Amino acid sequence: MSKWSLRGSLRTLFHGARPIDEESWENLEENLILGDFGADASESIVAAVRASVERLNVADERELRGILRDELAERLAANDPTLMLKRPQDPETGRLLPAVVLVVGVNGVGKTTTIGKLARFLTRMRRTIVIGAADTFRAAAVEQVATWGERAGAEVVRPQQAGQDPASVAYQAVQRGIDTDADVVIIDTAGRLQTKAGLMDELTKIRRVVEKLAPVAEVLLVLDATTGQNGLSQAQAFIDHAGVTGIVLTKIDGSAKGGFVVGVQQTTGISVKLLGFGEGIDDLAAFNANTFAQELVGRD
Ligand SMILES: Nc1nc2c(ncn2[C@@H]2O[C@H](COP(=O)(O)OP(=O)(O)OP(=O)(O)O)[C@@H](O)[C@H]2O)c(=O)[nH]1
Repeated sequence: MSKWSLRGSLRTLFHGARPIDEESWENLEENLILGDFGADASESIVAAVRASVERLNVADERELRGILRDELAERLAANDPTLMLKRPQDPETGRLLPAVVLVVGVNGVGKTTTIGKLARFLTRMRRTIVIGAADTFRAAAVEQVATWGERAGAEVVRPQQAGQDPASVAYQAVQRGIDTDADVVIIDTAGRLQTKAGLMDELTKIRRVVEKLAPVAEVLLVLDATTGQNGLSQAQAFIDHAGVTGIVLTKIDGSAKGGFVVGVQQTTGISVKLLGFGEGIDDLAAFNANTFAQELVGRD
């Protein structure tokens, strides 16, 4: 069981005996919007809950909690949240290669912290991890990821000189992973290039160079849940161009905005796979639709 919990406004709804009427629906929609589900998802959730209420012939507001929870769980379960970390086989030698994970995202969303947490999550499962510090523009960034890596019990491959081509660091990290028979190589990519062209070029190059050695298993986009809908539009360039296979939502502890998860999955069609809920190394959980729906609405 995870240690995190949400404090969203949906948890306060529908506790008392009261007939379901127009006010119930207005109240629900308002609280969905406040919870950062986004206008479209809010509207369609209200419509779906209304349809269930009519079908089930329910009249008491207290019944709405369970119906809402089921509706959210169903939506959240529409995408597969499994991290794909199966090691691929080298087609020539038959040797197992490491599963390569690229971590992408804009500045300050919690990328480095997430890499540390993910490494820890995996070393606890007795996987051996190599981290590539391919964010080579800022020496402090390399040091930060190295500190997290060491805490997590992962080996860290650093640039040999300042400003080294990130793709070459990524390549060296994957090579190191192959040489040491590591299970997973996690590559920290810089989120500093905000223009689409720069972003594209760098990520495409990293991917192309890495794939000379091993296929990329996951491209994880890190998003800060507290930035809500705004964060989503910032992230669109990555979603459009980086071949994102999963989303990590960070800082869900710091916001009442858990509804962002529903909106994000619905808008992008990409699964949320991991949740970051604090600044500590163990504050990461695998995403689970039922648990999350329960956290959004609260338990009875
Ligand atoms: N409350 C909370 N804080 C978090 C979480 N994840 C990261 N942070 C904090 O967010 C801040 C930024 O995290 P970083 O990991 O440095 O973010 P980054 O994306 O690597 O940032 P840059 O290297 O500047 O691009 C730090 O103060 C972290 O402690 C989380 O899940 N919850």
